[in-house]
Amino acid sequence: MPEYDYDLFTIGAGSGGVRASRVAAAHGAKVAVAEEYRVGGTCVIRGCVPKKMLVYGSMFAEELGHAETLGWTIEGKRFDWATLRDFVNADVDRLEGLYGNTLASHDVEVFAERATITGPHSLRLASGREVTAKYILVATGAWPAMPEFPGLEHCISSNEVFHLEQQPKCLMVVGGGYIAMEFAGIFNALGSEVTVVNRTDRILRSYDAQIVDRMLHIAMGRGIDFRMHSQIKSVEKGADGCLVVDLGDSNPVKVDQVLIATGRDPNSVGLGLECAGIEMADNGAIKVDEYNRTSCDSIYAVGDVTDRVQLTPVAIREGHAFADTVFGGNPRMIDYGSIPSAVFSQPPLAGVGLTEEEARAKYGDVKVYTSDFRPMKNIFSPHAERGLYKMIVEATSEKVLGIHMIGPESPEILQAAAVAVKAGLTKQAFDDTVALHPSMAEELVLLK
Ligand SMILES: Cc1cc2nc3c(=O)[nH]c(=O)nc-3n(C[C@H](O)[C@H](O)[C@H](O)COP(=O)(O)OP(=O)(O)OC[C@H]3O[C@@H](n4cnc5c(N)ncnc54)[C@H](O)[C@@H]3O)c2cc1C
Ligand SMILES: NC(=O)c1ccc[n+]([C@@H]2O[C@H](COP(=O)([O-])OP(=O)(O)OC[C@H]3O[C@@H](n4cnc5c(N)ncnc54)[C@H](O)[C@@H]3O)[C@@H](O)[C@H]2O)c1
Repeated sequence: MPEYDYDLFTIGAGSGGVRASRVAAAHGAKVAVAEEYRVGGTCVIRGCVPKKMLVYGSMFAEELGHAETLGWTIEGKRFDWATLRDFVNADVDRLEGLYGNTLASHDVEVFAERATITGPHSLRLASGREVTAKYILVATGAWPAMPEFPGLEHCISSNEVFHLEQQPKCLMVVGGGYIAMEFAGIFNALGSEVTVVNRTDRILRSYDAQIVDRMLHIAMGRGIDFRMHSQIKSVEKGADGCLVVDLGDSNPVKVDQVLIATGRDPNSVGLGLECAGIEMADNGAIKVDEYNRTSCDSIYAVGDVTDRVQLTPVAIREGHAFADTVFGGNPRMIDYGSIPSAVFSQPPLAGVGLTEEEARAKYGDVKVYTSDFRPMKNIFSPHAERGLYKMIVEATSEKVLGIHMIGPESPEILQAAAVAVKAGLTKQAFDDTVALHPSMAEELVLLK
C-alpha cells in the first residue's frame, strides 16, 4: 500500500501547473491536478491568448483603411463585437480541450474543483474528499487587484472584459500597465472612445522611458485620452445605465464601462498555507528558494503566486524545472536574466535587458544607438507614426546590455534579437550582419 495517494498533487491547471504536472508524469510520477475554473489558466482562458486574438481582430480597422488606400473597395464594412467575442471564446474552448487532452494523455488525473491545503502532505477538495501526496505544487496564479472606492461593483476587471455583451462606446481604463495599454489599444482601434486614468505621470514603468514616450505620443494621436495624476473617487450608475466617474475634479466623466487594470495579486488567500507553515511576503506571494521550494519541504510553488516575473513563459519554465528537479533527478534553477517581454499595444513595444536608465545606473558609462524611422507599412496610414529602436551597449566592450523597440511587429522582431542579448553579443556582431532589405528588422543592424 503506497504511503500517499499521489506522488504529486498540483493546485491550479494554468501555465505553470499544467507543464509541471505533465513533465512530472512523464518522469513516472503519479500525478493529480485540481482546477477550480477552467483548464489552461489565465493565459489560455482570460489572458495572453484571447487578448492577442482581440488585438488581431481590432487591427483590421486600420488595415482595411490601408487596403482602400491601395485600391481595394470594401463595401458596407462594419464591425460586430459579438462575432469577434464569440470567435475568440470558441477558440478558447478549443484550447481548453487541448490542454485537457495533454493532461489525460499523460495520465494526470484532473479534479474540476477547488483544492486547499490541510497539512504538509494533505489536501481537501471542494467536494469534501481528502487526498494525500508526497509533494504538493501550488500553481494558483494571480488575481486582479481592485482599488477601493464607492461604486467599484459597477466596474470590471480583465476577467470580465472578454465576455462583454456589447462593445462599450465609451470606456475608461484605470492603470498604466500592460493590461491597461493593451485594452486601451484594442477598444480604441475598434472605435470606442477610450480614457486612460493613471495615478502618476509614468506608464509601463519597467520599459525604456523613451520608447514609452513614443507610445504615449502615438496613442494620443490615435485619440486615447490620458488623465495622468488621477484616481477614481467614486462611480455611480445613472438611470440610463451609464457610469458617472468622479475623478476628484469638477468634471465627472460619463462612460459605459470602467476596466480596472491596476495589477494582479498572488492568488494565495484561503489556500490553507498556514496549515503547512508556508511563509509568505506581505503581498501574499509565496516565498520560495531557487528550486521553487517553500518553507515546507514537501510543498513547492511556481508562477504568478510567487510574484517573481508574472509572465507565462516564466511560469512554464518554473513548472518544468520543478518537475525535473523533484521527479527527474535533474536539479534545475531558472535564469531570470534578460527575459524578453512585450506590450501588445497599438503599435506594440518590446524590450529585453537593461533600459537606458537602468544601464546608466549600473554601468555609468554606456552608449546608446538608435534608429527613429517611418516603417514602410505606415506609409499607407493617415497617421505618420514612427518606429523607434534603441540599443544600449557597455561603453568600452560594446557588449549589448539591452534592446528596446516600438513599431509594427516589434515583439516578433525582438524575440530574435533577445537571443543575441542573452548570448552576450556586441554591437559589432550586429554591424557585421548584412541587412535583410526591405524590412523593419534591418534597422537593428543599421543602428547609428
Ligand atoms: C489579460 C492578461 C493578459 C496577459 N497577457 C500576457 C501575455 O501576453 N504574455 C505573457 O507572457 N503573460 C501574459 N499574462 C500573464 C500570464 O497570463 C500569467 O503570467 C500566467 O498565466 C501565470 O501562470 P500561472 O501558472 O502562475 O497561473 P494561472 O495561469 O493563472 O493558473 C492558475 C490556475 O489555478 C487555478 N486555481 C487557483 N486557486 C485554485 C485552487 N485553490 N484550487 C484549484 N484551482 C485553483 C485558477 O483557476 C487558474 O486556472 C496576461 C495576464 C492577463 C490577466
Ligand atoms: N503582454 C504581456 O506580457 C502581459 C499582458 C498583460 C498582463 N501581463 C502580466 O500581468 C501582470 C498584471 O498586469 P497589469 O496591467 O494589471 O499590472 P501592471 O503591474 O503592469 O500595471 C499596474 C498599473 O496599475 C497602477 N496601479 C496600481 N495600483 C493602483 C491604484 N490603486 N490606483 C491606480 N493605479 C494603480 C500601477 O501604477 C501600474 O501602472 C503584469 O505585471 C504582467 O506581468 C503581461
